[in-house]
Amino acid sequence: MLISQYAKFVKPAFDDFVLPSKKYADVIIPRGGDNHVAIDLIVQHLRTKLGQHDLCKIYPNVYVIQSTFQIRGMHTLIRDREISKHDFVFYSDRLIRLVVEHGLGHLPFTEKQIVTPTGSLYTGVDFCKKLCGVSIVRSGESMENALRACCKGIKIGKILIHRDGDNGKQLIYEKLPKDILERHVLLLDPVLATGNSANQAIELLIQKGVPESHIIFLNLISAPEGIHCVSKRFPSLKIVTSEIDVALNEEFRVIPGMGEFGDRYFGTDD
Ligand SMILES: O=P(O)(O)OC[C@H]1O[C@H](OP(=O)(O)OP(=O)(O)O)[C@H](O)[C@@H]1O
Repeated sequence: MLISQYAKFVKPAFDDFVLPSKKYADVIIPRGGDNHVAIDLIVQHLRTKLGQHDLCKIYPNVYVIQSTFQIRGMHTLIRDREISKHDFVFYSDRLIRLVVEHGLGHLPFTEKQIVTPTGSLYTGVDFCKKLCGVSIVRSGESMENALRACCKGIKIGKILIHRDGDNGKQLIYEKLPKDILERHVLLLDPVLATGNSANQAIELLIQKGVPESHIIFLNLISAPEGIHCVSKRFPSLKIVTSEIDVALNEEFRVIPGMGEFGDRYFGTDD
């Protein structure tokens, strides 16, 4: 049976994945079984088939920085398991800086006029002043320097979410600017896998009064599953990433991915 014939049974999965990308409508689903099996099969298949452009069409608040050979080259290096720690940190930092700059481009601005040394009027813009960073400990801390380098004196809060056995991820610690609800928040974590950590962190920010549309989540590598999970729950939040990978494996690790970012960046994988 064709996936398109299953439309009426698998409405949610169909709306999310199939309608915007009709090219997958000829995926063959085995006959029989219950609808849940069919849904799982479709979603599983499409998650591995959807390209980043398809995902950006489905979720208009997802932005992938424009790829260049420099960016591909940096990804090739940081994903290589043979790279030295020094090079991993160096090229991660370069990529992080690009993602941070791109993310800042999504902040609101006000128009501003100045006079140039030639005495001419120049109409430009003024940066958004009310912002802060929030890093998800520990990998997110690797992105703080780039944010500080771009935004002088920026306040940076922290959230620690830890996996507790099989009980899922628990919020362990948070320290956020007191007036965070008045600020635009740049949420920092280089890896978006299942989306559980990000969702917990975003939920906390919203509880603190930050409007969903004032949050920009910056990361280096996203799995489609994570994009789906976060964007579906928080549709007006923006995600800025440098590449969307193929899928998660059975251990919920991003594939092809770059391994344990925190361990590689902070040198705790020896
Ligand atoms: O989307 P999720 O499935 O929640 O996974 C993503 C989380 O996993 C990684 O951190 P990790 O738990 O490895 O901790 P670390 O930052 O200390 O390395 C990453 O930095 C995210 O925080």
